[in-house]
Amino acid sequence: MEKVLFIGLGHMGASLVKGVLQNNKEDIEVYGFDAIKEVQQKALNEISNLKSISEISDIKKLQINCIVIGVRPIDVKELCEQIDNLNLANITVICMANAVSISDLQKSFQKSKTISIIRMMPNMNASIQKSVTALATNNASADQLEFAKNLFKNCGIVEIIDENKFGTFTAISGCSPSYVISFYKAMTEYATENGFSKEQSFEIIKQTIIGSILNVSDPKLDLRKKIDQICVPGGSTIEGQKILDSEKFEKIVKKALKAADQKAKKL
Ligand SMILES: NC(=O)C1=CN([C@@H]2O[C@H](COP(=O)(O)OP(=O)(O)OC[C@H]3O[C@@H](n4cnc5c(N)ncnc54)[C@H](OP(=O)(O)O)[C@@H]3O)[C@@H](O)[C@H]2O)C=CC1
Ligand SMILES: O=C(O)[C@@H]1CCC=N1
Repeated sequence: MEKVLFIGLGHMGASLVKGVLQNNKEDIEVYGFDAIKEVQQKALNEISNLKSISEISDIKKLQINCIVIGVRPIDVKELCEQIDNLNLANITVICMANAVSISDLQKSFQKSKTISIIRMMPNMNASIQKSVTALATNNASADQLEFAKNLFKNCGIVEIIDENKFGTFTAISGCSPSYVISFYKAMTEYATENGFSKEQSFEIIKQTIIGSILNVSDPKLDLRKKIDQICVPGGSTIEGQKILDSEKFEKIVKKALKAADQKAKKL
């Protein structure tokens, strides 16, 4: 029986635990631990079958095989050093903290030499099992990576990528739900400002966005041609598209992604 411990049950940690336990086909035991006892208790109340530990040293007593770190980047080093002091062997450590590299993590594990490290970047859509999660490693075995992949497939899709792509991946997947929601917010606000109820505007715009993306999901498509097909000459769409183009909408989006990408390389 594999025993997985999630440390940090905040927004991201708790969302992943929910996904894992709702779909658990792997026959694993899932434990949770958070420094804030109210946060830990909230997760235990809300997620059935989640077990808890009361202190880090329980990792050794319970023979946890896999630790998933979901604390903020600034707290990772101290936490890893605390875990390292337990002198663990043959354990997988998966860390989702932004901009914390595999080599940063390895430096914190000086005593527990047989620790396999997997870097991970999920996104907030894990809360509805729609995360796009990246994993990278340079010392985990194929079996350990497969275990991690199957674990997080319970929360959405999983891509194995090279660690040097983590900055860009973080921007286009970890951070981008925020940018997509900004777009959705502007659209729904426009609808409600012009007489639609919130319920109706959310439904209309949700379905329009989902439909538009599904309609152009073939990578062979030329997206500008698709845009031009909707912009009927002399029609309405072109008037809005002219504003997006002259205000350099695509350039602004890329600028935002670049800023996030650079920050994900070094916080
Ligand atoms: N939010 C997002 O969309 C995404 C976040 N991430 C990454 O996930 C991680 C968590 O983010 P998020 O869930 O948003 O953050 P939260 O602040 O919501 O959750 C982090 C939790 O971990 C607790 N914690 C801190 N140190 C320890 C410790 N030593 N032992 C146990 N618990 C501890 C925190 O308590 P306290 O408040 O006391 O510090 C807090 O409750 C971050 O590293 C972030 O980079 C990755 C992808 C997406
Ligand atoms: O903003 C952050 O740093 C984290 C990583 C991706 C999403 N949230």
